Amino acid sequence: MQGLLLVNVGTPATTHKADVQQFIGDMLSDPLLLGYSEWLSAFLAHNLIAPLSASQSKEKYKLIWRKETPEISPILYHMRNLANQLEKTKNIPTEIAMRYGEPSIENAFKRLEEKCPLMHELIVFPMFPHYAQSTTQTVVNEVGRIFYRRAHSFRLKFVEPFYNHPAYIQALAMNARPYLDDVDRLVFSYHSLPVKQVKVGWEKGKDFDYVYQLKETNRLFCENVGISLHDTFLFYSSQRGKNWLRPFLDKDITDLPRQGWKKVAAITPGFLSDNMETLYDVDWEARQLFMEAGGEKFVFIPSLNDTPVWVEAVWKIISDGIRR
Ligand SMILES: C=CC1=C(C)c2cc3[nH]c(cc4nc(cc5[nH]c(cc1n2)c(C)c5CCC(=O)O)C(CCC(=O)O)=C4C)c(C)c3C=C
Ligand SMILES: [Fe+2]
Repeated sequence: MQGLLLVNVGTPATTHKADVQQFIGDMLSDPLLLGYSEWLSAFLAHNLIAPLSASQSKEKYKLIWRKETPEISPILYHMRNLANQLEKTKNIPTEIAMRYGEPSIENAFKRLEEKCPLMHELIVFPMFPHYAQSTTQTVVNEVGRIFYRRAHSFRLKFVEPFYNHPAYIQALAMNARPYLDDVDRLVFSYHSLPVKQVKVGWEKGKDFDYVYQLKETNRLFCENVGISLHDTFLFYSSQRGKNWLRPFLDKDITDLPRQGWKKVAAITPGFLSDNMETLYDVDWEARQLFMEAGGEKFVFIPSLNDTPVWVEAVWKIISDGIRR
């Protein structure tokens, strides 16, 4: 029997400063993120960056946290729902895990083994359509590291980045269509990355080339919904330095109203579950900047989350990518 593990980046346990600081510290200790050596990353992350940035991040998390009882991080909420839908409709034992923090990969293995003692194969689905060393690569490495720490009676299969898979493109298009009426332009927003990291991927080839892959997604999406690429803009969010991919969403979006584009819809195809980077950076901050700069309408297109079309698409991507 097969099992399924959906893996994402992570999120703080609560919006309290200590939890946010712990999460940022754990995340930035990963040498694949900022590119420093292991000890320097951990030292800088826990002693400098996390303590300095936790207060500001905490306020952003408070704005986007879901108000259910108990209150919950949006990314966790949407991933749990997606896993439940997949388990129910596809009859496959499914768990979620985060690269940093909880639910951990190790505990997800344990839960799957308990749920399904006869599991012979675990399909690992990194929830990133586009390859990056700070997402896909670190998830694959960490799942492997945890797997080889003890004996298991199942094997692992990884789903590759699926930036051009027809089911992903179709799901994006179906999800976005209702939001595209009465806007002048479509804004694609993706997570920025250090240019140095992007260049390494580009040198390895298309399978590792973040910018090539996201531009392919944009092209195929436009083809599917019947709009011209020339009627779209590409921005990068969440940059943490000068030498990161640009134009920057939190700066350059203010140019659009001045150029005459006053009604836009914003889509974030790199994020499959809504989270701080979509709900704050795009739906909150970019909206505010755009409107203050003279914009008239800013339509935020939610992530695919646990929509039925995405549940079906995940299954199709898995079925096409994994020999059964
Ligand atoms: C496409 C997805 C993502 C890429 C690429 C990515 C790169 C990247 N991120 C950081 C630093 C931080 N990321 C944080 C949170 C966070 N990042 C992603 C996705 C990508 N990151 C997600 C889904 C989340 C979780 C958000 C949530 O809702 O909890 C954080 C913590 C939050 C904050 O303070 O901003 C940090 C820090 C780097 C350095 C990087 C590439 C080098
Ligand atoms: Fe991130």
